[in-house]
Amino acid sequence: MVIEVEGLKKRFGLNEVLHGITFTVNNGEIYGLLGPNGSGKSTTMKILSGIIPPTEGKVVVEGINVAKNPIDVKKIVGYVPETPTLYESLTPVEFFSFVGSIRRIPKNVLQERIEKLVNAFGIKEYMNQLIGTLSFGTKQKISLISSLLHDPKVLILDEAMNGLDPKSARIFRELLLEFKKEGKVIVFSTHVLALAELICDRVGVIYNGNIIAEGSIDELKKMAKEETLEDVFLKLTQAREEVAHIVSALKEAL
Ligand SMILES: Nc1ncnc2c1ncn2[C@@H]1O[C@H](COP(=O)(O)OP(=O)(O)OP(=O)(O)O)[C@@H](O)[C@H]1O
Repeated sequence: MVIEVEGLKKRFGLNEVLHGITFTVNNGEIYGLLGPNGSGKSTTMKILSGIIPPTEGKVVVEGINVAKNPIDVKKIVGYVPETPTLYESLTPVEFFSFVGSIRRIPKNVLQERIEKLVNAFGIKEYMNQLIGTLSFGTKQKISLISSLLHDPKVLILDEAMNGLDPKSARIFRELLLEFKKEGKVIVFSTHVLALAELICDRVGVIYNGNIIAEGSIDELKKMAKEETLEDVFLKLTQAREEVAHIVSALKEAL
């Protein structure tokens, strides 16, 4: 197994937001983290990527303990944050070359990867424009490309398809399936349940800092006795009655 998370807790000050998360991800698997806003997906993903330390629990990525060796973890992980964090006053060309030098990627290899990915996402025309002047979707593509430049074994993607147009989203989806074939490991969070249904081998449903259900989408549907992933999700996160209540109150008010 490539990712092993056991009893993961995270506190910010006195506020515990992860209460003992446990899951594993195997070679060649795409694992989806689904959960309502504020449930702890991004926090979990930041810990897996070595960006923030866990408070308690064991988190091992490809044999590396993230609490002890966050720098080594960063070498094998490609992390895409929920909101792109880029240098607005650099051009994409400058930014990629900066990432390449930090990652110590040989120049010719870097050049080849940049060219392939930039062409795939159709952003060649923006390569010499300041990042600060680019659209949200184009920035997201730059963030995605920069996370792939060191050819990471593990990809941690936090709502990474946000803002991508349908063509780019399809290209990225196909790319992820290729990565999976190569044996890479992908942890993926999304609120787009149809997307999770298309690409995830297994999903973990996270709610208030706990994984409350885990399995393939079919297993979850069977377990929850529901036909669609949306119904499974709403049932598990106890939102269905609330949604019905809010909708009927809205109808009365309008
Ligand atoms: N740096 C921080 N300091 C204090 N609290 C934080 C910090 N980062 C996250 N939190 C809190 O941790 C909880 C989980 O947040 P997190 O961003 O992990 O949720 P999420 O599931 O990714 O939500 P969303 O779907 O809205 O992106 C929230 O209550 C959030 O306010």
